[in-house]
Amino acid sequence: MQLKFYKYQGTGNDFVMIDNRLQNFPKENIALISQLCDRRFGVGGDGLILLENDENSDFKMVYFNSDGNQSTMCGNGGRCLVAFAKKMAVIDNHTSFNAIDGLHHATIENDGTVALQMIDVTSIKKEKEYSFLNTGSPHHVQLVDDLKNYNVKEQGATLRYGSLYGKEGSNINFVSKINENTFALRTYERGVEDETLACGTGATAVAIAMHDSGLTSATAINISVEGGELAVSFDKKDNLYSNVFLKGPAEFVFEGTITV
Ligand SMILES: N[C@@H](CCC[C@H](N)C(=O)O)C(=O)O
Repeated sequence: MQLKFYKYQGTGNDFVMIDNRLQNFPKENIALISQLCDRRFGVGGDGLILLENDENSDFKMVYFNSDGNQSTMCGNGGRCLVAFAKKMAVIDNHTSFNAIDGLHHATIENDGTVALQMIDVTSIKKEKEYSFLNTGSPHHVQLVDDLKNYNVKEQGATLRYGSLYGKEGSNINFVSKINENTFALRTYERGVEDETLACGTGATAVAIAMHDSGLTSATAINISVEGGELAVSFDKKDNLYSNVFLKGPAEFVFEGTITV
């Protein structure tokens, strides 16, 4: 069977999008998904996302990492899926959709920028060397010197597979402070098992962890990633980070047909 795919990217975090409202994509086929995400043997992407029907919202997001396995929330993927849903005429500029971590609200601005509401954060593990929190996906956040020359792949893999996170693993974020409301970030992504050019749940985790650690008092924070610029804003009251928004570009790249 032939199916259309659409390639999107948000700050260089790239995804293969498929409209699966007719349920004709074989989503249990891990080898197929990982082959479609392969940059040499397939379309290429950090993940594959299905747009599906949902009973209680505009659509459902089903996310797979490039290793072919279904995973937890993807912030940049969610933003790209909103742009894709508009292209498929499922939504206009405002939407609510369901993902694995619950209901998300999002808005597409006039310049195509997508602002996506992320889950509230109530629990942050704070250690001397790092913070750990869940922003829809699990994130280790660690400040490092000389981020530019840091070996993200090697150090990220060591932490991701180390005793801290066990079988489930974690995404690993290495950070440096640029100024009061700007941080630079490089992320090792679980399920891609490499550094990606950006990670939306990671950028969200970094903004909240930096605020929680007292490294900034700003509640609107710019996160400079390898593939561009993301912005994270939130409200903080007592131990609750709410009204959390991740904002940035979400762009169509190309489309084509695959045989499944
Ligand atoms: N690229 C993502 C995160 C995707 C999920 C992650 N790899 C995991 O399995 O935890 C983002 O933009 O948030």
